[in-house]
Formats: sequence, C-alpha cells, structure tokens
Amino acid sequence: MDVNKIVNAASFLKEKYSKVPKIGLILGSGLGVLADEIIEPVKIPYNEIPDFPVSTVEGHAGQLVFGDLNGVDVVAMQGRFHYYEGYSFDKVTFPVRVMKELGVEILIVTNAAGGVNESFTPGDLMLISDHINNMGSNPLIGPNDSKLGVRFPDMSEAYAKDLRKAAKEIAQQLNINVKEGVYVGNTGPTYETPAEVRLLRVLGGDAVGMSTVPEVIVARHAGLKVLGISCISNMAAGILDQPLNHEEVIETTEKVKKDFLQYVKALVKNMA
Ligand SMILES: Nc1nc2ncn(CCNC(CO)CO)c2c(=O)[nH]1
Repeated sequence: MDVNKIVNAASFLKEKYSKVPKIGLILGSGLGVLADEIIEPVKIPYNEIPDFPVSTVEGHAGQLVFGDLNGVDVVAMQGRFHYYEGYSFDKVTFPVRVMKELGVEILIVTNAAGGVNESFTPGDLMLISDHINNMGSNPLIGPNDSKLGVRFPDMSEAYAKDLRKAAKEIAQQLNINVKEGVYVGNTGPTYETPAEVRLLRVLGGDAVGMSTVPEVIVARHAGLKVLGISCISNMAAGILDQPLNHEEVIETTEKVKKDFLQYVKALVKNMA
C-alpha cells in the first residue's frame, strides 16, 4: 500500500470537505439509501478521487458522501468495491486507509448476506460478533509499512465489544429484533454451494457474503474501531432449496430499509 497515494486522496477530499468525519460508513448492496439521509451532503464521485476504483455492481452507487448524520460528521461509501470485481485487496481496502487519514475513528461496515444459521429469516439484521476469513488471502500480505500498522495485528476483538453492547441496547430500545452472529467472507462471485453452507455452519458461521472481511482487517490494522451489520437478504444455498439471485438481495434490502435506516442512525448518534 502506497502511503503517498493515501495522503494524496485524503488531501483531495479535505479540499472538498473541511470538517473531520468521526465515523466512516461502508454501505452494502441496496443499503446505500442511508447516505441519502446525510444532511448538507458533499458528494464526490469515486471516479474523481485519485486512485479510487469505481463500483461495477448493481445496487452500489459510486460516491463518497460527507456530511451530518444525526448530529455526527460522517463519511459514507455509497457503493463498495469487491474482490470478485477483480480489484486487488489493496484497491478494495484503499477507502478504509483514506478514511483513517481523514480522521475517522469508527468504521460501521454493512453488507447484505446469506443466512447460514437456520433460525434466521430474510430481512433480519445481524450484528457481526466476529468473522471468518474464507477468502484464501489477506489484504496485509506483503511488506508491512509501520506507518500504517503493526506487522501482526491482533484480531481477538475485531468487532468492538462496547459498540456491540450499545448496539444491542439500542435495538431493544427501538424494538428492532437484531440477531448476532459470525460473518463468513467468501471471494464470490459464485454464491456458495449447499455443501459449503454445511461446512460454514460446522465452522460456526451464521451468515455468508463476499465482502467486509478485507475492509475490517485493514480497519483493525489502522486502529479503527469496527461495528458490523449484515442484512440477511436470503437464506444460504440449500436451505430453501431454491436458486439464489442478486435481484432477491436487492429486493430484501429494500424491504428492511426502514428498520435499517432507523437503527444505523441511532447507532451513529450514540457514537457522537
Ligand atoms: N446466499 C447468499 N446470499 C447473499 N446475499 C448477499 N450476499 C453477498 C453477496 N452479494 C453479491 C451478490 O448478491 C453482490 O455483492 C450473499 C451471499 O454471498 N450468499
């Protein structure tokens, strides 16, 4: 990872938005609607930001949105980058490095995911308690730049306990039934097979997706606190014995957006 590119991109963005965002948000498939809630937004298309990739997936816009969300200065990624798009892990996680350089302290990462835990129902929100990196690689492989983080980062609390505790309390206050579980990150772009789902369940997985793990690894390397939320957009392969498709993912996230918006806005306010 080239530190000069991180500093250059951050300098470009600081010219556009002078405040220091405390919270960074990565909005998954169909969840970008949260960025539309940002007050006095400053929107910067990814293709204008030096060394930023561009999103190529339906349900992922392609812009950074700075502004006020429930009284807190935030920067939201309306559209994320995925390894399956052909981007390197460096490219996928570059926005997290830039968020750190901008002064972000807490990263809220969201995604749409398949339910591996058979007690889940499409439309559930799941607080991520931990993750399993099933992507066969790691964004930190290669020379370590100590200016960015330590060589061997601790991952025993990748998802901050205090933030998760507060998030569960807020869910109760809002009467939102939030699950909690382990997110498994696959490379994609294929959805998982029924046999893989059975393996992931044996391994302790509760939800499966194609993102989040690289961004969280880099966020922890950079010293950001992390809170993760999955929107269970369908059940994983073999559970309902029906084919999986991206259109269903988008449809389900559309159905849950009211609860999702209310919940994440309350979480942000609590982090002020
Ligand atoms: N069974 C299952 N359901 C899912 N819903 C969302 N995703 C995350 C992947 N999202 C892709 C394709 O929808 C777009 O980024 C998945 C997944 O990987 N598996």
